[in-house]
Amino acid sequence: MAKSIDVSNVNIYYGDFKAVEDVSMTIKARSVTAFIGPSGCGKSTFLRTLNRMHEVIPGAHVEGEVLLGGEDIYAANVDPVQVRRRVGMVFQRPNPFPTMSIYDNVLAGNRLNSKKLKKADADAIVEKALTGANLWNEVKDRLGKPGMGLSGGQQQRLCIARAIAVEPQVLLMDEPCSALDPISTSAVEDLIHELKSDYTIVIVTHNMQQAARVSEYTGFFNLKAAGQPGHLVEFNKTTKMFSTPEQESTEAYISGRFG
Ligand SMILES: Nc1ncnc2c1ncn2[C@@H]1O[C@H](COP(=O)(O)OP(=O)(O)OP(=O)(O)O)[C@@H](O)[C@H]1O
Repeated sequence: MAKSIDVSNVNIYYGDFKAVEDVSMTIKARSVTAFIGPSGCGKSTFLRTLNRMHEVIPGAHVEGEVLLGGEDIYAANVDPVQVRRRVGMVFQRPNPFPTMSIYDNVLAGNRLNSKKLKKADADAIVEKALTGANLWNEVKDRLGKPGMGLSGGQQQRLCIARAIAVEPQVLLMDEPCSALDPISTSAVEDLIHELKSDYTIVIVTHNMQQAARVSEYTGFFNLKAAGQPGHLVEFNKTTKMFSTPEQESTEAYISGRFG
């Protein structure tokens, strides 16, 4: 079941370096939220705090509160591995497991969660996830073939199938189309559009047209100056952000005057 995320006063550090300062926002369930902003302003860093991936980096830590469906994911009794199961992630470069078949790639997460999966159940999960990722028709006759044998765009949809096979509550996507050609990009954008009826989707993108096409809400991050932490300048409905933004720097960025 898709869940909302409430972020309050989050600061994010790499060791002593504060990379992101004082971010608060509410990410609605069953919607697509895009993060935009110039390079280095902390979009990816912030995204990775939403499923506790940030703290995997030695010395990295997070202050503030992140609630997933009202529950504090940073509470002392919460297992980060469980959080990452509930909040899936798709990366910039498609990263199917190189030695695994298409079928096994889709099931990789499920197999980590429960060792014994009946063949019929496994088949059903694979078909559902690949159908959900708009890939089933292209691969149904070669499920036993290596995932790496697919095109880049197909590999990215395979990674999305792998992420949704475990039925996460939120799907984070870090520039999921930046390594893809325009046709594959369009396929992934169509998919994002379809997935939002079941999932809460958060996407980092450098492509403002993409943010405008796929998202309902947009957060604009910026840096006050080089070496300063990134911060959230404006969070608004995407239609408003791209027509009448509240902040001057949002308008400047969106109209291509900087960044
Ligand atoms: N592993 C790391 N160790 C130390 N500093 C890091 C690390 N990763 C990122 N940073 C720093 O944190 C800040 C934010 O980086 P981040 O990658 O989140 O920005 P971004 O907005 O996603 O950039 P881009 O659009 O270029 O991907 C930058 O100053 C960056 O140098």
